Amino acid sequence: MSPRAAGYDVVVVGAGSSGAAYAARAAETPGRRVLLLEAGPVFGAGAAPGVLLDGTRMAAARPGGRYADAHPARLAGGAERTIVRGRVGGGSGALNGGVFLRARPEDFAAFAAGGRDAWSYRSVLPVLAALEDDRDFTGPGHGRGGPVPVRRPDPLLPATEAFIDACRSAGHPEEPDKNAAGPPGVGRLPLNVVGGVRHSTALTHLAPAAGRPGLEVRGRTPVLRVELDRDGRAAGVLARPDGGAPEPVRARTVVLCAGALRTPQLLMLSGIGPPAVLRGLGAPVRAEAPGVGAGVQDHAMVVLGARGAPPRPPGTEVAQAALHLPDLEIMPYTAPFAELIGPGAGPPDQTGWGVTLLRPRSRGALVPLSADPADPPRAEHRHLIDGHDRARLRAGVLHCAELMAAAGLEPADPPPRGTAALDRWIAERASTAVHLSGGCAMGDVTDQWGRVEGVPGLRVADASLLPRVPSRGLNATAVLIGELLGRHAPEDSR
Ligand SMILES: Cc1cc2nc3c(=O)[nH]c(=O)nc-3n(C[C@H](O)[C@H](O)[C@H](O)COP(=O)(O)OP(=O)(O)OC[C@H]3O[C@@H](n4cnc5c(N)ncnc54)[C@H](O)[C@@H]3O)c2cc1C
Repeated sequence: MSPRAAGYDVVVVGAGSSGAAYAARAAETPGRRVLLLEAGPVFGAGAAPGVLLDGTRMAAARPGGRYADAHPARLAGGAERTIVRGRVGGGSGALNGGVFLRARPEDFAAFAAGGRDAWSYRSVLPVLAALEDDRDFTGPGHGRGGPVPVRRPDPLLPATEAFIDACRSAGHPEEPDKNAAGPPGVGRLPLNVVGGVRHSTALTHLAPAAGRPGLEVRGRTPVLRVELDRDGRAAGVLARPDGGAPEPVRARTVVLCAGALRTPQLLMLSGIGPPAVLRGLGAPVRAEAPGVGAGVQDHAMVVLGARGAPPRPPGTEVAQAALHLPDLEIMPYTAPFAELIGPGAGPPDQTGWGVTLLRPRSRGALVPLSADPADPPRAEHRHLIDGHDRARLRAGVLHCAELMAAAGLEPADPPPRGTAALDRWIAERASTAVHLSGGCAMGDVTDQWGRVEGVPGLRVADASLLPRVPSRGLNATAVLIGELLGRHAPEDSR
């Protein structure tokens, strides 16, 4: 980190969906020096391993994978599981399912509540259009020539056609462009997978920015904590390059983009958080922020297995179409999880249909387990603790079973009737769509630009600043966060 003695204007922590986009945008300002620090490796253009590029599978997402950060998680009914996040340039977006769905106008209305005008649908729409290169739709609200390629699958598998027909027969409307904010229904999924290649922000944002004079990118350099000066202002970070000795890096502004698990953890390890939690960790209390780690939200998901796994042609996407109701998503996967992720991820002879609760009321917490930055914090999802959430997921599971029958599929494990039995059945099978949001929410821990209240010079710019989980997959919103806040990166005195 050669110029560190002089310091940087901005140090960005985490090169995931948000952080890579943030750093690329922030470094466009002439004369600004931006340093991007990523815990995992960052591969240059053309050097990424196939397991990250292959958007027809999610093989890098298995716990224990070389590019995965595994976290203990408590899911519905208190079930203990391990969840993964990306630990590599591109972050979780480098190993995800490739679905690139925008959040809904209602989500942005919730983000913008309380005077956060930068987050209104009207304000973000030009940024959503500018970040995409939509190969199927043009016109108002869509973009051509932006960094993220977006396309819808074509042709569709016979199994996907059967799913769409079943939805139509059940009276669901068509939704040809799921990024157009029209009435929800059934239709093809927008994907950032083109020619079988997953286009994470490592490809879409970092590769084109390589060589830009204002941007320096360091992989394999986990940040251990934010350094605060005597007045409580962020002065830089302490990082550990390549497993060596910790090194301070000075910067006028620190931007945390380490994701909804690691960003709240970094704040707490830096002495910013709920005092009782900080004291429990043995961290000094530098700024009281009770909202750090609190109120996180995620999408609970139940997968219904169907017997049989018809072979799919090479190049087939992980998922091709989905049904959206206002608060539920039903999405058939194109192959067994054992094929998509790897052996042990599910029965090899069953294809799954995911039923996801999109507008949960339940909220959880992020719990750091030790003062060691290398120890992953635990995600207490507390899915389905709210009775309304249980009722809606029950309705979704039963409707999914009806659609499966209408599509001519034989359920491998049919859900029982009766509220109590079905609740039990769901709790035993519920997992997560891995869309954790919040933990440093705008309006609580930060303002609308991600500025951490009470700590000048410190910002958050990733999914942890969302006051609620969007009612769609999270990746497009995570990229938007980086794009939007990176365009307003600070010159900063605050
Ligand atoms: C298996 C899986 C499948 C998914 N599928 C989809 C999908 O199909 N569609 C969808 O919309 N969403 C999907 N998601 C969710 C979506 O990809 C994530 O929500 C999104 O990538 C989050 O972006 P982020 O920038 O907040 O965090 P991340 O992308 O996770 O980035 C955080 C980055 O910070 C780095 N980091 C962490 N700690 C430190 C530290 N101390 N120092 C330096 N660097 C650090 C990490 O290594 C990582 O690169 C999926 C997620 C997973 C895990």
